[in-house]
Amino acid sequence: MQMSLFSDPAPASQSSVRLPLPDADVQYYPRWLTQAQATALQHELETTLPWRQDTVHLFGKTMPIPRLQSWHGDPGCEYGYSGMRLSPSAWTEALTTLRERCQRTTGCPFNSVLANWYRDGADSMSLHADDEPELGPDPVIASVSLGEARPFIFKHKHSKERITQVLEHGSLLVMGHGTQAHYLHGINKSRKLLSSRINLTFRYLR
Ligand SMILES: O=C(O)CCC(=O)C(=O)O
Ligand SMILES: [Fe+2]
Repeated sequence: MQMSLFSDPAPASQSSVRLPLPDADVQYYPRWLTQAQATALQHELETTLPWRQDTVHLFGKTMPIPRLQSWHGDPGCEYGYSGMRLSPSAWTEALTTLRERCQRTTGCPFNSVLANWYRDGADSMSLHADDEPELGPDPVIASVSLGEARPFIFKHKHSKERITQVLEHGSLLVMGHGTQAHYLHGINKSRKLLSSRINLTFRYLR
């Protein structure tokens, strides 16, 4: 992995486009990693992270969430949802390298990352905003995508307008100021036969 991350002859591109989202600053870097770097990282993360099948409690039933997850961060960065508190696993070398690159691109610090593994088209994430109080009032979240390109949906909380951006292999999406306050976001299921996708959202927890 380190070979491909640091000695890939084809340079990655730091150019970005601003998505046409009223009330939010969202930047998309389509070739933030080279294809070789992204492929090597995807394999490395699939085979080395301590993936968990977490559950949610809905309507009195315990249900598996439709994807695998792994939570990493500095000591004390607890992750909570649905009444659960998860202590962070340690940073791996690959996650540390990516964290540094995200910090360089955005100019923002990150002390934790949620890894999601969408195994196929049946895996998904329902519309939500990352607006937990520990993220602060207006967080910047850096989202790295590896593997199968999936449509990422933004839905404006008031106008209900939807905008979709396909998140490609090796891309970075920076959800900046206004995004969590004004939009929900998520990944729909697909009936198509899709291969594996990994997404990493780097966050700063207070
Ligand atoms: O998989 C994605 O692109 C989004 C993940 C996400 O929204 C999250 O982890 O909060
Ligand atoms: Fe999210």
